[in-house]
Amino acid sequence: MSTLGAVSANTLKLAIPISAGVISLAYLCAQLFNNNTRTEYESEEMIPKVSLREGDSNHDAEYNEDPDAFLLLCEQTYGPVFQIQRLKQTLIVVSGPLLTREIHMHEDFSFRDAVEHMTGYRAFIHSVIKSHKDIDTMIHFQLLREGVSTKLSSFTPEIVQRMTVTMEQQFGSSEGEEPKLIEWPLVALQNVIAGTMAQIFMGSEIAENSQVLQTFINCTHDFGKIINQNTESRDTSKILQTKAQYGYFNAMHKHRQVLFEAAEPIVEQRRQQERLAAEQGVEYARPQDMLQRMLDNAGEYGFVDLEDICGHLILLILASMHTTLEAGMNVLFYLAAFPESLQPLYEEIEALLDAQAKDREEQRQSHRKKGTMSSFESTDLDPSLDREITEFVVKRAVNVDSFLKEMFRYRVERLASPHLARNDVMLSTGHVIRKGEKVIVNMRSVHQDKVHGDDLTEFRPWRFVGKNPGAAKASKDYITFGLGKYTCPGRFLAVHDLKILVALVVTKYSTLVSQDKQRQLGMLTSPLTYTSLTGLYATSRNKKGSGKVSSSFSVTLADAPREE
Ligand code: HEM
Repeated sequence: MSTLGAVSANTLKLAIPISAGVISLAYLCAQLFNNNTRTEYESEEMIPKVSLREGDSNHDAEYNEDPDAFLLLCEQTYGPVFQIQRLKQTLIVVSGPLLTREIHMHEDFSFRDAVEHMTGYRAFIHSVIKSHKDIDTMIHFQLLREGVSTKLSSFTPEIVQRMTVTMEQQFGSSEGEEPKLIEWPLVALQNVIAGTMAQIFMGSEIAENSQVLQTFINCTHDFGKIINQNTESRDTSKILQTKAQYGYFNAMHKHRQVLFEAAEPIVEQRRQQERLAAEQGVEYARPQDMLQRMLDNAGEYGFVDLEDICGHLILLILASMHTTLEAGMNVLFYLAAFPESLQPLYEEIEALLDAQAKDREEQRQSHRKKGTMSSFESTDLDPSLDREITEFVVKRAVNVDSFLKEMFRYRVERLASPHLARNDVMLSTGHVIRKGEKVIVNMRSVHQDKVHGDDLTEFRPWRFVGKNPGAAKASKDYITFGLGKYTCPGRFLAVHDLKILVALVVTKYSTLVSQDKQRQLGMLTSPLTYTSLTGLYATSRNKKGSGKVSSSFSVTLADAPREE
């Protein structure tokens, strides 16, 4: 013990001057580098530090009391770029659509690095996958673009069917005039969204598997438990603890195993069917889910094996479940908080269903006339499908699109989309963001920019009707899904699913009322925090009158919002 102590002391004696030397050399270098940097930016504007309120040691309390008022005051006092202390961090806030675009388009600003800095999530991600561990990988963008976004319309029938069934199972219907209390809307909606995502990611057989559905729900929850404990305020010791957990007690390994065990026999079955089809010389009806695409193109995509594929599916689940669920909860509670928006949405969907039924009947008539078809049962033109929600309806539902876009505009967190600087960057305003500093977007200044019209602090559901682009399109003044190269690759699917959800909800229920109106406000911004405490009363529509509403709503193709 004493020997060890002596060695340590001696080593320390030597170490002190050496390390002091290293430190001072490093310091000198840093000074030189900084001096160089400063001369490089002769016209540099200093970033103003927002002064602290008397008695406060950071800006947390002042911001939390009224984020809009705080940010507006900062903008007015300091201009578009200013520095605050929040969540134990120094944040450089940038305001306005132009600077927001600059941050998102500049390759030296990284959202992923910022999330890593807050949570240490990379260790987790790397522990469930075997391929694509490079930090700038774009594999999920490629997968979603090629496997989902460009094929969305082909998924619509399956999504509608699955959502309809799970909504009836989970939300149910009210009897007579009395509304039904949906006690746990979050749990109900979790099941609806999980079923839909499982269908798209892994196909209909696997989407029936209750263990898989639990994994879709729970892996997000398990991940959230780890991530949330860090995002409230950055805490290095918690991050290190989390990193250790990723390695040794990673709940995600169990979830990946559930997917693997469910997928293995189905993959084998599909291979057999494909072989059989080839032997018989018939075309194999290839499933169109993500799993199949990943297997078919495993070489091109660079996946190692089925376990690796399941790991990447876990990452897609994490990116899609939480976000879509949160937006879905918003949908339900915005319909409850702004009840006057429900009827116009219903009328729009009914008018579109009428137009669709008419169009289909005309096609049937044409076939009858030409003698090309006489019976339509079990065909694409089966009359029983005339009033199904289809791509025809989803694409033309401009009120639904506007409702969703306004919801996304209105609900945003006021400070979002953090980006870490990988190098020094001078902004167009002359402010320099140094390597390692974190910028964050003042969403108030973006989503309440005058480009969006009047009453910017109000929820106006028809604000975007007749205005392109649609709810899934990112722009410098609408950054719900980010912007630039890394814009959310799942946004088309998310908006598509949410449109179907709105269409199904408004045709199923005539009213939605929050059980606890006091908590309703919280549900509009942060539903997952408030949800477990707030039920929802739902009144089913009288189906006898279905399809006949006194609507002056007219359908025009020109109204359909463009996404790309
Ligand atoms: C309402 C729902 C959603 C919202 C609000 C949302 C929002 C976002 C945002 C803000 C980003 C970061 C963009 C940036 O870096 O600038 C992102 C990234 C991403 N999103 Fe979404 N998203 C949603 C749904 C989905 C869905 C359904 C999927 C998958 C099917 C998905 C997959 C991803 C992926 C893979 C990334 C990239 C993460 C990375 O950098 O590796 N998202 N999303």
